[in-house]
Amino acid sequence: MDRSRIIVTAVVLALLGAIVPIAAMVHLSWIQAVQKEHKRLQLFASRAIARADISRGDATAALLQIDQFTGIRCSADHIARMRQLTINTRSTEEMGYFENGLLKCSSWGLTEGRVAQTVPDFTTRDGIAVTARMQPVMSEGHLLMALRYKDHNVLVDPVRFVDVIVDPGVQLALTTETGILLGALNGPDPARIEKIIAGPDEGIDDDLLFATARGTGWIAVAAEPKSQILDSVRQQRLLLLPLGAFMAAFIIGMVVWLSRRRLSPLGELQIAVRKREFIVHYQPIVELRTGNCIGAEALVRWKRPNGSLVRPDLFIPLAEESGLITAITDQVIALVVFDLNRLLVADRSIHIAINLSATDVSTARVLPVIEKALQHTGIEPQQIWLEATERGFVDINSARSTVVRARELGHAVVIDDFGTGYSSLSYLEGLPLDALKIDKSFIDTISTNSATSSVTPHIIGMAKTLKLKIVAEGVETQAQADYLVEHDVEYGQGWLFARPMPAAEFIAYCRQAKAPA
Ligand SMILES: Nc1nc2c(ncn2[C@@H]2O[C@@H]3COP(=O)(O)O[C@H]4[C@@H](O)[C@H](n5cnc6c(=O)[nH]c(N)nc65)O[C@@H]4COP(=O)(O)O[C@H]3[C@H]2O)c(=O)[nH]1
Repeated sequence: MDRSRIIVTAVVLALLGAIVPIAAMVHLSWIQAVQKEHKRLQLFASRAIARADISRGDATAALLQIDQFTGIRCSADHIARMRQLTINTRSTEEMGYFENGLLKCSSWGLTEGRVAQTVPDFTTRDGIAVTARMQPVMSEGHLLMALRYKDHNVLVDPVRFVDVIVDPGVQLALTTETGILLGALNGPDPARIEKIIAGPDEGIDDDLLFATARGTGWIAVAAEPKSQILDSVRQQRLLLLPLGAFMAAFIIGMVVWLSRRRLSPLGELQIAVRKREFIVHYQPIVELRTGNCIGAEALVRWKRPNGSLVRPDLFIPLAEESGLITAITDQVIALVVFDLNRLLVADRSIHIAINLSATDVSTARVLPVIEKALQHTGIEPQQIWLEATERGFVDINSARSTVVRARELGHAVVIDDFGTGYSSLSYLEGLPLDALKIDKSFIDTISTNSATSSVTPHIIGMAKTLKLKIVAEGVETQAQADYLVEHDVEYGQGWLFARPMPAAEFIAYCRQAKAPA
């Protein structure tokens, strides 16, 4: 991802990070206020059910008691007993006795009209037949509920069933299980109540919050307009918004921190390593006398997602400092095998020199990595040269054991950029090296009168004394090449022959350089 995309993504994430938690808290405060209100409404509805059960229980008890009366029906005693039970039973308005399906007497006395027994709407489990709404004969006024047991019935004012205290604005309705409205407080709309009891036990119906409670025989609905909970929502918001603001600040902070980290050179390099954004270019190494291609140096490049290539000297120092270099070395090894397996198997005289970091040299951890990478490829270990700069040999003892082990495995070991560090002849003598690369800065002085121009023959002489092969690096002119040939330097690498190139070009270069003239 390039910088501008990272910045755009960070801004979008920061905006989302600011909006989402606050919006979530606003939503949560609404949900919590609704839940709280549902609980409260549920409580009212349950109380109505409990009240209805008590009222029915009282009426049932009165019916059972009158049923126990053994005297003559509709006698003065019977009527007095019925009256007494009516007065003592809070929910009961009137009690009556039926014979042959007609009302014969009631708690008010003998009846003359031919009042027929009502058809019950339902019968409870304890045998009480309930008619939800009926017009009383004796008392004018609103509809009453009739409960009948055997030949007696009681009339109950349905208001007794919803005789509970509710907050102003809370509508309460009690219905039968079949939806017949028995009693109501604060004027609920019967059609809405019918709709509500057919659905879930709590919820929101347009502008109404509701909760229902179901008892045996009854359903109670408590409802109130949504606007009633606005205060509660505001209170919840006061509690939750600071939390949302804190979360938003935290997320924005994280986004800023992550994007800064992502935008930092190290952050970018870490991602490049993780995404394996590296490729390898190969710079041919030629035999100076013949111009034959004898191999190449593998030179890593960081291919950015936008396709641009970053030179290694711009990221290798940071990779070394941060320890990412070992992962990069591993990727280079894998790429070399992937790119050049066929060429190396087909032509055993070709070698590829891989650059090792100081860590790779001091720990030797790279050797098993190479061994594993070469397994089942057919590439010979001697076709892989290992190049290390003088910095890799600072800890001479560990460097020596790595060099020894590398050579045991069959690799050639080359000292790179020779002459730019502090290596001395005696220092080099202690290391079983195979080749020495003369740094470009010395090659540049060839045929010039600079102060360092006299160093180059010394380096050549030193390498010969140590019986090391010599590779001259950075050969740019024919004069330099001629000089090197004259001084018996076998190999050269530089723009005079070829620049670093992608694998396919290197393969073609090698074939053409080796083709018979
Ligand atoms: N002006 C000029 N330059 C020439 C000429 N011939 C070769 N060069 C450049 O000199 C460098 C030679 O590689 P080096 O000394 O190992 O120096 C390398 C090496 O120390 C390091 N490097 C490259 N690849 C790797 C790698 O895979 N691992 C590690 N640890 N270091 C690497 O980065 C350094 C720079 O690599 P590059 O930028 O590819 O630069 C390469 C190459 O492109 C020439 O005739 N003229």
